[in-house]
Amino acid sequence: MKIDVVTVFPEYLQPLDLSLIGRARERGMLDLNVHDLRRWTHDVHHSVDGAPAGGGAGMVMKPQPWGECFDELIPADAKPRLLVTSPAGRPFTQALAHELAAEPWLMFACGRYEGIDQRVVDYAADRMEVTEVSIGDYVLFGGEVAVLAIIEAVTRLVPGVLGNAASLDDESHTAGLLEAPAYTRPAEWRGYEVPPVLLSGDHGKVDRWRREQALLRTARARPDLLERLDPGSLDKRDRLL
Ligand SMILES: Nc1ncccc1[N+](=O)[O-]
Repeated sequence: MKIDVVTVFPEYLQPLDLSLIGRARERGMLDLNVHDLRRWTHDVHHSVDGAPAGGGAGMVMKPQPWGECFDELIPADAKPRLLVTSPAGRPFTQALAHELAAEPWLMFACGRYEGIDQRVVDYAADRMEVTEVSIGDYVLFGGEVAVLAIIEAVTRLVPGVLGNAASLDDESHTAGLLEAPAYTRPAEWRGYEVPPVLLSGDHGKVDRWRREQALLRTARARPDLLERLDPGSLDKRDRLL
């Protein structure tokens, strides 16, 4: 998978050099490059913003650097899917993560200030698929933190990036439920015990217990997820809970 990130704070994306994503890049599984938008400015101050048309507080990212950035990074015969991170975007979900993990080339435009001149998004949408995406209903200083979250959620779904693929099976939001609570050694810690069923060696009982805990946890923390659950996926024992 090829990923390009365009930002005025490339150092914000340094965490992508670490851990599993860093290793996947070294192994050539991810062709990930971070670009400083100021590379496409020509004034002495490398300015990337301007006062909002129509007045108002703050500054808006001007279109010229973005246009020249697209000219250089995007050839005529291949187009990325462009993700613009913004509080006004489509909510980012595990389903969208899976959708993006199937794309051969993603490009992320990190907005700052009051956002990017709308003409950049309109211009791009006339040439490639553009999705404005949000990681939550709150306002950050810019899109870089959202890009880190999205890249992490997407790349861990790319075959080979996450060492033990099995850990993708029962995690939260995979089957529409939150995952069951996890425990490890010791069996008793400061008076708190590991639920005995998990030490029973009876995998059928363990699976059942985890399923019940996932349903109970989801009902407590995210009843909205239960409402969206396909009724066909609940067996008669689930319904007794
Ligand atoms: N929530 C956000 N605030 C600012 C920029 C981007 C954002 N987002 O969620 O992608």
